Amino acid sequence: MGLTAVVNTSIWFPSPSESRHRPNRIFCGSNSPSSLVRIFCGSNSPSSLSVSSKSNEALNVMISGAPASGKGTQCQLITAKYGLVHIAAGDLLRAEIATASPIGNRAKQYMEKGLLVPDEIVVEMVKERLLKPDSQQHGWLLDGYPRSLSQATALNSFSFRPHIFLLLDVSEHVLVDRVVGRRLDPLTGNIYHLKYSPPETQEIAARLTQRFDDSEEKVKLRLKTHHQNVDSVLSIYKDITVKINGNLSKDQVFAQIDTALTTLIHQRNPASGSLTP
Ligand SMILES: Nc1ncnc2c1ncn2[C@@H]1O[C@H](COP(=O)(O)OP(=O)(O)O)[C@@H](O)[C@H]1O
Repeated sequence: MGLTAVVNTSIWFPSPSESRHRPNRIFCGSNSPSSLVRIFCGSNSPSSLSVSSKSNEALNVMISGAPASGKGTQCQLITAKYGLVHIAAGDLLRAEIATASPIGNRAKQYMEKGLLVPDEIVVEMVKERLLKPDSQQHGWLLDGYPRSLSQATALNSFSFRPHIFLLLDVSEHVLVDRVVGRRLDPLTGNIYHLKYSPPETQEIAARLTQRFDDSEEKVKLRLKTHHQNVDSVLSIYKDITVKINGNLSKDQVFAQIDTALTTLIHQRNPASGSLTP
């Protein structure tokens, strides 16, 4: 592990164009910190700095958790209230699969086995989506990425750092029960559960679809992959991680997330309380 230096400074993530020309560098200002977070600079020699993120950046959030831990459901509630751009690695992959491209066909082979799709496919997909103007302007809500240390390191090398890492903690038996009952409305994107969150009308019920990897057998493979990688990712974000009890109802889970995000926003913008001044 590299040198650990505690430096009171503010930090400014360079704009996408600057990131492209100066990879692996983060510009440090000298304003007094409003809140301290520990981050790693660069990708090879992690020298952790304890810095404050400049409050005029848009809010950047990561949400993580085991398969069917509720990430997608909570992301719908978070984006509705905070206006962040929801970027879900799984959705990006399924969209690629829908194009029947060679990359999509290759990705599906891994997804059907509950394995992580290779970094050379996922990292580029997520990076390109993060670089789009809407993500930069409104802030991003990154869902289901990173799922490995190499993916987290890649994100750092592009100078993308979250202000908070939300970890949905759900018991394994709850996860399996959720997966087998999960259904998706292809028209609205809404997520339902046949037992816990049934469709409002027969019309919706008739058009619901089930993901090809949402079977009891496949979710156990996905859970195995999750357990093999989760600790290495958590180690990178341990100083900004907020653990959420995901076993509760949808609204009770969101109440915890809402409190965490509101608290963070007020810490960064005590006066205005807005996402950015
Ligand atoms: N960051 C990622 N890296 C590699 N593969 C991924 C990643 N995110 C999703 N996948 C693939 O897509 C599948 C579905 O992921 P996702 O839609 O996030 O559902 P869940 O959160 O329920 O696992 C995963 O099982 C994995 O095969």
